[in-house]
Amino acid sequence: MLDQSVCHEPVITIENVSFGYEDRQVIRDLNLNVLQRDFVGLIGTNGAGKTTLLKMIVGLLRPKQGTIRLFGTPIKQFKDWERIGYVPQKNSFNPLFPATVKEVVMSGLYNRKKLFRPIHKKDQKKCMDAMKALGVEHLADHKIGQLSGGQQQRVFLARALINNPELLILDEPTVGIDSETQQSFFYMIQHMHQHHNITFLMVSHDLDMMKAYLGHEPKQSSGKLNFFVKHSHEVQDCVETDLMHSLEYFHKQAVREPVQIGE
Ligand SMILES: Nc1ncnc2c1ncn2[C@@H]1O[C@H](COP(=O)(O)OP(=O)(O)OP(=O)(O)O)[C@@H](O)[C@H]1O
Repeated sequence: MLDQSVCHEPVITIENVSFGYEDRQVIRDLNLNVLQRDFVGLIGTNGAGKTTLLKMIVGLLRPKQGTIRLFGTPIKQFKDWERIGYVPQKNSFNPLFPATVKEVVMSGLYNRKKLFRPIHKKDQKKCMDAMKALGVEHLADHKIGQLSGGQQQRVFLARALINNPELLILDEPTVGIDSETQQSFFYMIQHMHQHHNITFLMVSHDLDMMKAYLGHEPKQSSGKLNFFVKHSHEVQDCVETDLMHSLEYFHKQAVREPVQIGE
């Protein structure tokens, strides 16, 4: 018998957090509690502070006030960054940007400390698995700047997934890609949420897709930030940690037929 409480551990805890750039207040007194296996969709107008909030959660910005805890640990002491995958807002790459797809995906393995560690065989395998799962292995030696927007997004998702993270943070992952690819990307994310022990925090301007999965009413609002939440609770799946299952599933489906929501 599985203990259901294992599915409800706190993943992100935000208490009375405020942030501003110089004299401009962007986030005011925010409280938020994200539990294991929640899917949090963050929706808000341009300039509402969505990216700012994600950057604070991944430690790139420090709150002016309040505290953030990750997996129960205050962010200042938090060191297990492998537990978190982050896909930042899309940057348009210069076609001459020198890194290859393989190098970009591999860089997801190195946290802030292990930047210069040697590359082991098992790292190469993880990289190949992540590329295969996202269907970009044939592009391994291509320059990232020479790929299409949709291909680049797959590469960045592969990079974020390489460590098999427990928390996946996505900042507008489907911006700039065609609507068909956007749809299959959403379905893949949903399938991962439903069948794996992964918590999601995702910013998107695609209200239709977000609301179709997360419902029409935000669970919580703060200023111009609206948090839509769905908890996935298939207890029998909570022990599943192998991402390849979902990703291979997506890959097959994407090639053959569109996946239905809720599948
Ligand atoms: N480095 C910065 N310096 C000064 N102001 C900034 C900086 N980054 C963002 N801002 C401002 O802070 C506000 C919030 O920006 P943020 O990028 O978090 O918004 P957002 O909700 O993600 O917007 P969008 O939907 O357009 O991506 C905006 O008014 C923006 O101009």
